[in-house]
Amino acid sequence: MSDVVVGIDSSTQSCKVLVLDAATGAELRSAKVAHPDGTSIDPRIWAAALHRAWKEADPAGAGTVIGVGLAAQQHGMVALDAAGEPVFDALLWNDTRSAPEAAAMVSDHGADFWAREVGSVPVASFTLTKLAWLARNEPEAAARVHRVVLPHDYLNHVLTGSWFTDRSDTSGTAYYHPATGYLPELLTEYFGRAPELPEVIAPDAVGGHLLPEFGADGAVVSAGAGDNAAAALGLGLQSREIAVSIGTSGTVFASVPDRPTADPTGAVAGFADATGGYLPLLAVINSARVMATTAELLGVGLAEFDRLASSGDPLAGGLNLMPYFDGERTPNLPGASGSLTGMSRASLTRENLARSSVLAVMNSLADAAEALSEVSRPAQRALLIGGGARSASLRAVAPELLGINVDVLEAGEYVALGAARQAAWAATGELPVFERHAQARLSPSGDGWGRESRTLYAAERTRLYGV
Ligand SMILES: Nc1ncnc2c1ncn2[C@@H]1O[C@H](COP(=O)(O)OP(=O)(O)O)[C@@H](O)[C@H]1O
Ligand SMILES: O=C(CO)[C@@H](O)[C@H](O)COP(=O)(O)O
Repeated sequence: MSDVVVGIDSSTQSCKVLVLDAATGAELRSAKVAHPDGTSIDPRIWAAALHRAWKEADPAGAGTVIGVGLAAQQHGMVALDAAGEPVFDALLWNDTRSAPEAAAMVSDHGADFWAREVGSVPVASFTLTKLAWLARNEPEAAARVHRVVLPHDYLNHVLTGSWFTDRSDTSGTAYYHPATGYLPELLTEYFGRAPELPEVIAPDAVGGHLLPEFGADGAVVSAGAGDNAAAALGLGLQSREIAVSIGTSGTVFASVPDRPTADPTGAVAGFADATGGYLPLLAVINSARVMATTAELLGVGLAEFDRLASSGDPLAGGLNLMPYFDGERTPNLPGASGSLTGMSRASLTRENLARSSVLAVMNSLADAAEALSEVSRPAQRALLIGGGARSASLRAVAPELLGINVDVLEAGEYVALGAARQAAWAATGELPVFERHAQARLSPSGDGWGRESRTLYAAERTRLYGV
């Protein structure tokens, strides 16, 4: 039996388990179990989904499991009592109820302070704002909090029985600076005290060993990571490249080996990566699900939606969709909703509506990519990943709206792949090279409609939302 590594991605919508050959990265088995919808959840549901997905993938049936790595959605507040039970639902990255607490933090200290001391300016996504919300709105639950962890830490505890974390995920809490460590004084200021926090271990360290109930005794469990940092590792993201991920969230990020970023505008979060470097990142709340919602409205599946979006006018006949359906984080509009403009009897067709939805998703990410280029070296190539990158129409518009070359990678679970790569690193002491294959390399056509779409979108964003 050959050695295998397991990579896990516990994302907003599902838990995915990948079993890979430890030496080559070849995929041997996989399983996926859905999470319920919503912006808050009992974290024990993630644990149950992990157990089920693990059982379905049956890693030990594929070989000798030498390592397990787990990445998860970032920022979620998992607040536990002294017995390790949740005192309240985990509030997720896309839960905007703590927007007033985030605004108060910025007004208390100024955006410059947060950019300098934390690397990121708080928005409602960040864990500290959720803890502040809990302290103010659920004081009884807050009083019972003994330990605060992130989704990936919680699940690593399910795998090993130990508490530990990594830089990449902790850098999304707003009580940690990726270069200098925890800032317990911010917890004291906004939560009233600093609960127990997990130790931050090195990117190649062993966090613990798999518990016997997983049937692969002795396998090491690596530090794990936030999902975006794990994706960067899975992609082997190089300098002058950006990743553009179209999943539940949309993210745009770069891997920077040696320099933390500090963006006082608050657009670019100065996260850590999963190799010891940095991961400047922008995230939007509304991404692949904008297309799914539009497809549902049109009464079609994603394949037919894609056909509709590819078959009409490139500029959707002037129909413009702003995608801020669930409130937005970039730009920081937590109370916003979407809007559709440019409707006429001629423009309001099924094709144009599908197309406007695809343009909205990619324009919001193009806005993010432009902001990223202000703080890190301009990219020459974008790598498209995430479930939404399976859409052919979205792939086709990407180079036109991003204005740079785009690699469409073979469809794959890059977060889980990165987690598996980290597991191999922890188990063997060597970070293996898992080759990445581009399915297509696309370049901007230069025929002008992409720039027109960018201009229309920006004009509507400013006119309707003032940003
Ligand atoms: N062909 C497609 N066209 C558009 N969206 C798609 C397509 N295939 C999958 N998706 C979307 O991808 C999303 C899931 O992406 P994924 O990267 O797995 O999410 P997560 O961020 O939760 O890991 C779903 O919202 C789904 O609707
Ligand atoms: O909030 C962020 C990044 O800052 C999101 O990217 C979350 O990490 C959620 O990830 P997905 O479930 O969409 O993969």
